This record gives sequence, C-alpha cells and structure tokens, in this order.
Amino acid sequence: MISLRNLSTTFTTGGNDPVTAVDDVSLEIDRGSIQGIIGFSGAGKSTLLRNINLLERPTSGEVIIDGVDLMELSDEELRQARHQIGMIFQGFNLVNNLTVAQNVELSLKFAGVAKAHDRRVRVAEALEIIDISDKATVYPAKLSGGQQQRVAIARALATRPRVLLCDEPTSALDPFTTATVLQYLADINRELGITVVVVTHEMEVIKALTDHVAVMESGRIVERFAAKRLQDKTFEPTTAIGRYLVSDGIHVDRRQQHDVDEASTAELAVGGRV
Ligand SMILES: Nc1ncnc2c1ncn2[C@@H]1O[C@H](COP(=O)(O)OP(=O)(O)OP(=O)(O)O)[C@@H](O)[C@H]1O
Repeated sequence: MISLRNLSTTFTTGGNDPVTAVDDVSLEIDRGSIQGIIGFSGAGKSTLLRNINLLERPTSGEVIIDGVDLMELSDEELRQARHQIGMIFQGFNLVNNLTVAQNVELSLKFAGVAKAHDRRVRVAEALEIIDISDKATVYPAKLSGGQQQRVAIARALATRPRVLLCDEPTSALDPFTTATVLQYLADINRELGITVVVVTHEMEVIKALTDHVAVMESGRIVERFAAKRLQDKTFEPTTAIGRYLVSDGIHVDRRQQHDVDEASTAELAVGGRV
C-alpha cells in the first residue's frame, strides 16, 4: 500500500556541509499493518516519516500510496492526498488557545469540510473513538500529556485517514500513559484498518505495537524483521545496532550509542550490513 522507493533526502543549510538524512531507502508497508522504524537519535527516522506525507519533500525517489506517487502530484492534488494521511508528534502540537473540540475541528477546516454540522459530527466521532468526549470544551493546558496525545490522535482521525504517521508518540509520556496511548493506536489499527507507521527509539513501543520493524542507521535501513520474532528469546538481529536495540529495551544513552557506532562501522567494513 505504501511503497517508498529509493528515497533520499539531503539538507543543505547555510554554509554547512550537506547532510543526507535519508539515504536511498526503499520500504514496502502493507495496508492495515503497523510498521515500526527504530534507531538512535539522528539516524533519519523523523525525516523518513515526514517524507511519507511530503512534510519533508525527499530530494529524490518515489512515495507511492495506493498506486499514486505523491512526488508527481500538483500542490492541490497533494493537499487532497494529505487528508488521507494523519500525523501525530512527540510534543502533541495542539493549539493552546483552542478547546479540544476546536483543535479537532481545525483539521477538518483545513481539509475543506465546509458545513459546520458535518464538522461537529466528525469531531464528536473522533473524540468518541479516543474516549475523550468529556473534555471537548477543555483547553489543552488543563489536560495531562496522555490526554493531549489522545486529542492529537482524535485530530488526526477526524479526516478519516487511511494512514497514521506517529513521530515518537509516547516519548514524552510516563510508562503507564504510554501503555494507554499504544493501546488506542493498536485499536485504531485493528478496528478502523488504518495503516500505522511509528518512529521510535523505544524498543518497548516496537514490541507492544508493531508488526514489522525497520532499523535505521545513518539514513539507511540496515535491517528488517517481523516484530513477532522479538518474542523468540533466541532471535538475533543480524546487525550490531539491531542486536543492541533488541537486547537493551528502552532508552539508550549517547555513550552506549558510541559503542554501537563503532561496532556497526566494523561490521560495515567487513560487508556485514544488510
Ligand atoms: N531541517 C533540517 N535541516 C538540516 N539538517 C536536518 C534537518 N532535519 C534533520 N536534519 C539532520 O538530519 C539527520 C537526521 O535527522 P532526523 O531528525 O531525521 O533523525 P532521527 O533519527 O529522527 O533523530 P531523533 O530521534 O533525534 O529525532 C540529523 O543529522 C539531523 O541533524
């Protein structure tokens, strides 16, 4: 359903050397599946995710969703296509001076849902799915982080998307709230058939939520595996970074990342990288 083909994204800012954040990535994501993308900070995960809705336009490659290459669309066609792709962020990105209902309604206004009645129906529907209807008239500042993320999910769902992109959706949340938000994402995927792509640096999120895993390093996907293999205690990823992420679980600090970088570099030198 989503085919990313030979995607590359290079940033050229000021007088700095160009940074290739995504380097010739190809990935097929099945309709209705949950694809996880994991890797250390700076691996290119967020850029790749933002490539999928062209929030960050790739420098080259194809982004094909249901047979349509978004890279080939006119601005207006792309605007329409984006209504099929919801997105949530680590920082929730709610508008603080709008109520919960108004935040959700905003996405419908942007999507061109002209009739106020239609918008009201769809706001109520989205809040209901995420069990937050009782907070409709509340402002974001009065909500917990988990509630704010649920409002952000409702906002993303209001346009009835086929794809939901999640950029570190639980990184700002405590473990209990994380579990709740992940459960909602799993329910949305199962009950509404929405394809979910989730970027995270937390292996716990991968284990709890995803069907397929892609490991990123230095802008490339270096390894892929089915998430259910993580249940198998004898499973060993083929790359050093994959092994490290699987063995460690949650949150990896910079010093540890350095160790893995060295291991990966050594592996690359002997041609061991996927
Ligand atoms: N707008 C930008 N301009 C210049 N460089 C950028 C830009 N966005 C990202 N980069 C660089 O691209 C590389 C990949 O960044 P990206 O945010 O995609 O990685 P990430 O794996 O999502 O990291 P994190 O987990 O810290 O968010 C980094 O070196 C980053 O500094």
